[in-house]
Amino acid sequence: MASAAIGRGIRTVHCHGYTKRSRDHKDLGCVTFRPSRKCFKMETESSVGFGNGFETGIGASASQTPAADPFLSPSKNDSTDPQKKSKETALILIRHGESLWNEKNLFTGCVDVPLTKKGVEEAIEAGKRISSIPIDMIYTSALIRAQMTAMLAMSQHRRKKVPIVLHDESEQAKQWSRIFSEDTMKQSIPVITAWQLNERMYGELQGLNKQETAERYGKELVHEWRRSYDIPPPNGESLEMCAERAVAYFKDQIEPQLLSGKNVMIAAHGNSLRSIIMYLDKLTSQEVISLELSTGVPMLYIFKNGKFIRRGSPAAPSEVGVYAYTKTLAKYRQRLDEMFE
Ligand SMILES: O=C(O)[C@@H](CO)OP(=O)(O)O
Repeated sequence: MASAAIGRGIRTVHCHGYTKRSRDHKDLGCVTFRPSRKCFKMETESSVGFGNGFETGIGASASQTPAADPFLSPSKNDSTDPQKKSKETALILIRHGESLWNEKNLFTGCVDVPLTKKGVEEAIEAGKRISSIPIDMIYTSALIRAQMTAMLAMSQHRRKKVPIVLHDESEQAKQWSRIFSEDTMKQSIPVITAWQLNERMYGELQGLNKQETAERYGKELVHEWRRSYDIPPPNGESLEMCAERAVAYFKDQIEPQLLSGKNVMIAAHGNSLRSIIMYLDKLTSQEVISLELSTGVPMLYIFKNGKFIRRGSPAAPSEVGVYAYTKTLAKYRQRLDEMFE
């Protein structure tokens, strides 16, 4: 699972599901769905969000905002009282499992490559680790390796809700993917795909072998292309450029969901997630260059009082410790135990 050490004198150090590299060998440590006949006429006039029946809540009135999983509500009465809405929400970040180009050691960037068998297994393993954490919405990049990872991980979730990819690429795509049962909607999780969460565009390095490129252009320069903050690879994006779109998307689209009480999972990529973690953990541009993410290891954050608190990776044997951090998570797991065991 450990990321490959890149460059001379650099080693990787796992740190709560992600790895910090150090040159000096020191550890751096809803639904507004209306089941009326009109609905079958593809009613859209009041829809806010995706128009597929799922509503994201962004820009919607309180009544349009879908409730988070009622499993989290202490009682039925409480769940209808917005004042008593859970004040903390979970944010899971997961880098996709190993891809066929990770295996071949090729620069991948925005090339859309699927997972290897090992990557599939990593995604399933990741799913086991987060199987008792509430998830109300899923965001993935537009790339298949992140989408496969999200779906495989969700196949392990104990709540057994069905992740459903929203299609908003055209009005027809929206309408043709509508769901006409409120009950079915309640047992579904919207999956939103966003190009803004894609891997950093690697320009003219895409498809080149990482080792051969280092031999050809020199390790120093290739390391600069790969891990400096603001130096882009030829005709590609620097981490800074990647952060501009990924963090903007996180702030505009995902943070409001967390604020409104939804538990969110993001399946994305090494560099789009590094930039989001830079924002969450308030890392400097110096600190982020030594941050490495392993494939298929989920990281948990708790969003509370407008702050993101990193809770590491919910992996055994420390799993108990992760759940012990918040009563809400412990309660959710207990309800799953009661319901499904
Ligand atoms: O090739 C890529 O797209 C990325 C992630 O695998 O490479 P790097 O390790 O340089 O971030």
